[in-house]
Amino acid sequence: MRGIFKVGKKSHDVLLTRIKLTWTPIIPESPTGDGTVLEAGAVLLQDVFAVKVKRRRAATQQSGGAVLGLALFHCRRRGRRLEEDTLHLHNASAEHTHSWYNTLKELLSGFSSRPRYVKVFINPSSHKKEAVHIYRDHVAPLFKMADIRTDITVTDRKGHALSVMKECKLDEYDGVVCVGGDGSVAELCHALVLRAQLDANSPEKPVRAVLPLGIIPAGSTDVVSCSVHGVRDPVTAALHIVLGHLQQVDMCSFSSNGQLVRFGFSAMFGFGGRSLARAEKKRWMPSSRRREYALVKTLARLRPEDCQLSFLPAKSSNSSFSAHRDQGKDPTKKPDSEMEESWITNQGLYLSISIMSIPCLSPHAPQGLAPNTSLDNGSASLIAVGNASRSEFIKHLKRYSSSSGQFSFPFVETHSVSEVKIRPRSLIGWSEEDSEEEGDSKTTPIIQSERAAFPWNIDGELVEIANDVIIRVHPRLITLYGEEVDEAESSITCNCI
Ligand SMILES: Nc1ncnc2c1ncn2[C@@H]1O[C@H](COP(=O)(O)OP(=O)(O)OP(=O)(O)O)[C@@H](O)[C@H]1O
Repeated sequence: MRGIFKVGKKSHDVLLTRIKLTWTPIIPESPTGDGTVLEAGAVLLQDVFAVKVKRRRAATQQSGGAVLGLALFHCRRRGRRLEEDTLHLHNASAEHTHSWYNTLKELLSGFSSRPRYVKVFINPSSHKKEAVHIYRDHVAPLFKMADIRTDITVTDRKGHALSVMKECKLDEYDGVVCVGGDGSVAELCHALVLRAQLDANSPEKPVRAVLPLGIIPAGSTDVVSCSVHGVRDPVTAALHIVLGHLQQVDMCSFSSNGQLVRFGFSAMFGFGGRSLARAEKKRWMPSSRRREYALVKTLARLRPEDCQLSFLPAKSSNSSFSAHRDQGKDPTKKPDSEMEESWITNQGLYLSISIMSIPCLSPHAPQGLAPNTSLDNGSASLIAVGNASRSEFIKHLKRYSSSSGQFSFPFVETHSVSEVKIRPRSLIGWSEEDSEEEGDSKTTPIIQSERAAFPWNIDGELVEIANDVIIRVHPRLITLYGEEVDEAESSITCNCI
């Protein structure tokens, strides 16, 4: 389409194609020949999320009014941030404006990945208890503008989102949105995959989640949100949802004793698990103080875990290149080449063992806790930190917040893996050590056993497990609204070490 609109105060020749809308100033011939230079501009339709007819209305008037032209709501990139912007196209002809409006509406409806109806879960207790305000002030107006209908559940307890997700009619929705911290995100990711497995009646094999999940960050760290947005910003997150930016993401299943514990993105055993267990005991403290207290106390009582660590290396061909090739394949099927790999087993003392299927970016670790993996490369990063002095271990931790070199220590090994098995060999678990220290442990391991229970940090949630834990990577098991980013915006530094 081609037509004339005023952009700003000047008349422009406006051209609309299926890809973009461009405007070029119409410069009248001047008798003196001194033409002012006016800038042309363009906006890609993939960045436009709403179009409205502008009308002149009195303050009390609800409808009608003289047509003024069109307003195009679109997103603008500023680094990793997405910001809302508006292009005003003025033309007082109602016929002209409506024909452009209808064409633009039709073109925008062609973006099939954009959701029309979403199920929203808000955790009002996340971090500073601001999730409801964040949703109401930053997200709801954008959803309304983009004509996205919502069905909102404000969760009232842990497990509430999971129970709703098990029962609700999913086929009504185009996506699910989580407003909360990493714990809420983990619960919903687990719920989406579990629901797919239940619907497919596949008790053994994980099944790819049917609906994409959008994450509006409202927690204290927001690792998953940072990993798919590069920033902790509700507007950026909402615009990724509104514009239908979809990113497939690898997940892990964590099992013990033949039972599925949960699906998730990351697990930490040793330092990460013990530190979280200590923090959970001080829930009454503000979250940042609680975390710092737990970190310092766990460092003060640093002790290695005696365990057997086995892993199946991922084939190097199992990279993002092959990931693109086998999109749509069964996520439970291992690539043929992987069959050739064999298990590697080590026994010894480890200060920390982490397995992460996503880079786990955060403002504290802008390049991620696992910079060697990507969102959809079909493998996870195994980071095993052997026994070392406290000062050497602190040096290793501190390098996460700076830039690199966190793995350049003789006691740190990293591997790209598709499966990991950890068998603790110590007889002293968390409860014993904890009760010696705090005198108040009444915690019960979720998987019962005669053996001692050990704290695991699975996606920021404390899980106590007494037996071996098996972690399997499932390529592209879930789809999140967002995109692959190589580095997160860094705004905070940890000041406790
Ligand atoms: N109304 C509620 N009251 C208490 N817990 C809730 C409620 N709703 C959800 N939860 C649970 O709270 C847990 C933690 O949630 P979330 O991660 O959103 O907050 P957070 O722990 O404060 O954030 P962060 O992990 O970033 O510090 C989740 O497991 C979630 O299921």
